[in-house]
Amino acid sequence: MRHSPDLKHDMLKSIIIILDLLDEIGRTPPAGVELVPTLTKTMARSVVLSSNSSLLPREAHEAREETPRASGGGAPEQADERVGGDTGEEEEEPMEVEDGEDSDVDEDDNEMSMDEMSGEAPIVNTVSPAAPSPKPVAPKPFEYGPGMMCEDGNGKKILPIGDYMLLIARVVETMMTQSPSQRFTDEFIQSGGMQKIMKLCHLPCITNESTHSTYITTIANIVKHIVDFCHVIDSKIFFHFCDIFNQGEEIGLSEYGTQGKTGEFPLIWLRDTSPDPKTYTISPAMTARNLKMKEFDVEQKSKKIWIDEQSDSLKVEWECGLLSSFPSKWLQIRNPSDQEARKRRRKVYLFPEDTWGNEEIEKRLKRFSYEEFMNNDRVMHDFLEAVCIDGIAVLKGAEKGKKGAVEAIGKRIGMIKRTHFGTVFEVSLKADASNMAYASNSELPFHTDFPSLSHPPQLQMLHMLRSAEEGGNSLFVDGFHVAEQLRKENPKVFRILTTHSMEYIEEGYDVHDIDGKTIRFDYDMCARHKVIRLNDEGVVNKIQFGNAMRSWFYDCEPSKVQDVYRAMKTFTDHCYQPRNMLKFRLEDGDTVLWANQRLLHTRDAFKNAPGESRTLTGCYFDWDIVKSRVRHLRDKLSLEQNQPSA
Ligand SMILES: C[N+](C)(C)CCCC(=O)O
Ligand SMILES: O=C(O)CCC(=O)C(=O)O
Repeated sequence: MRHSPDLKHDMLKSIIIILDLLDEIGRTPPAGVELVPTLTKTMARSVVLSSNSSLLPREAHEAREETPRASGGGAPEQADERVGGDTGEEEEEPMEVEDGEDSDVDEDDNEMSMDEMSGEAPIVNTVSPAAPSPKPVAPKPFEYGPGMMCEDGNGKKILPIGDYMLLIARVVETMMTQSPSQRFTDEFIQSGGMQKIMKLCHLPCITNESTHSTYITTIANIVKHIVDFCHVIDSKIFFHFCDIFNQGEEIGLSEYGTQGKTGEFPLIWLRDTSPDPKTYTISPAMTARNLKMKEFDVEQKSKKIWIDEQSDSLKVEWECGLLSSFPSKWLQIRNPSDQEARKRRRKVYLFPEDTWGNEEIEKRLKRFSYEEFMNNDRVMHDFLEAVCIDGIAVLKGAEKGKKGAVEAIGKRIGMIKRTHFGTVFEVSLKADASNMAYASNSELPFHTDFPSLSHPPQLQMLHMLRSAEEGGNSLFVDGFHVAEQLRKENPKVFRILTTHSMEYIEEGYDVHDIDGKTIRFDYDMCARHKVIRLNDEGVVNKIQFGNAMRSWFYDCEPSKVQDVYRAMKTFTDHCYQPRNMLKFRLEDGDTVLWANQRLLHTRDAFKNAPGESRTLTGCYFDWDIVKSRVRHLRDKLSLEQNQPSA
């Protein structure tokens, strides 16, 4: 057989006929015949594969000829690759195979030698040790349909359909795994063999406890093999498979696709996420779960699970009577055990994937037209996405000197974050300055804004209304990049900056407009932050530092203070290294938006033209607002990165 592809091809044709036949008989049993899921229920004992490859009850065969039994055989390394050996489930009436130790799949009980299949050693045994010995059954000539019957001890006509199913599945499994062949696998798929095998599970006479577990394990091995050998697999097959597994506690492990992905759908998760109106309210203004955890039965089970071929969806009927329908596409996108799907899902948070130094950002700093940003959703998306990923992007060419650009951009993004400096602030030389940026035309130190706040603004935007005659360039550095450099190049400094909290104080007042009225707002801000903050996984996720507001207080032993200063100094030196810094000039009408808890920024000294005053306007944003706009645009524009909300 191994070297006889045509024989395999012919055998496949017979298998397909038999599968169809089983389905037909299973749906319309011959009159007077009881279909039983397994011989263990009926005391009929086993099934043989006769030398002409036809199916007969074992008793009939035994009565005709004495046939020696064959041992399982097979290549152990293939058995090792099998799935589903331990289902973790107790079976009340195990359907035993070969010598019947237990029903779990292991290398002995699940394999049939090629000899067995070719008919030389034809017995596949399905004997229950608990079953009393059957009376011999008189030999019957082979015929399809009723000829596949046998009689139980009381002369009742039964058709052990569960055993036939198992036998044929095992034949397929063995043919596939014992001498793997691309042709056989492809032909099997193309002839709908997989669907046919799975469809049998849905026969009304087939019960979960009696037949499924062993049958499923066999199917699992077939599917696993297909994954290795087939280039394309129909999603319907995959979900058929899930469906079967789902008869237990959860939709179990299956494999599909060529990348060997797994699909594991916990049953309770299916109940919880069921896209039906009882579970969810999905209206234009709201997507929200109706289920309340207080009342939610997290131990509930399904009553029935099946595949609806027409709608290509998995249907689940729950104990409470609710019917859930999961289109296969729905399942594919959300597949909790698909690493790719999980990776794709993590992108929804729009976290930066890498950091930049001067060389990288000079190449990739994204600049967009202000007009296009205002009028083209795709441009707005790309601009905001760049801010999420690179931490900075620029809008060029708003009307020079025209006030209101910050407000207009803010409105388009959604919502400006108001601070104790008002909604929109102006950076220019001011008497009684409330901030160093307003106090002189000198260079400022690299800083993040407002470390004095326990929740400093996450993004900052500046728009150039009137640039300086000389200087006043904008400088940025990726604090995440500097942090990573220090982690590598100066671990001691990295440790101090990630463990010691700096305190910041901001005491004073600012005067700003609220609804056309000039308001003086007095404040006394105080907060503390580590210069470099790591998340639970040790990934740098915030930078906060500003020398102007740094306080006098060091919450550590005095002997440690010197090292803290050294660490701040080293950090600052790195910020100013040419390999790290980005420098550009905002022309009148240009706007820059950046991540204030990632990038440090500053300006260099400037000289005003006579009678002019360098002036910028600016505001702050929260990530939530910016990222929500990005996701909203992905949905609105049907961009490929769009992800469903429920
Ligand atoms: C930009 N501005 C002046 C409104 C605030 C600066 C915040 C800071 O110096 O930390
Ligand atoms: O004047 C500038 O260009 C920047 C001002 C600044 O750094 C700030 O306001 O935080």
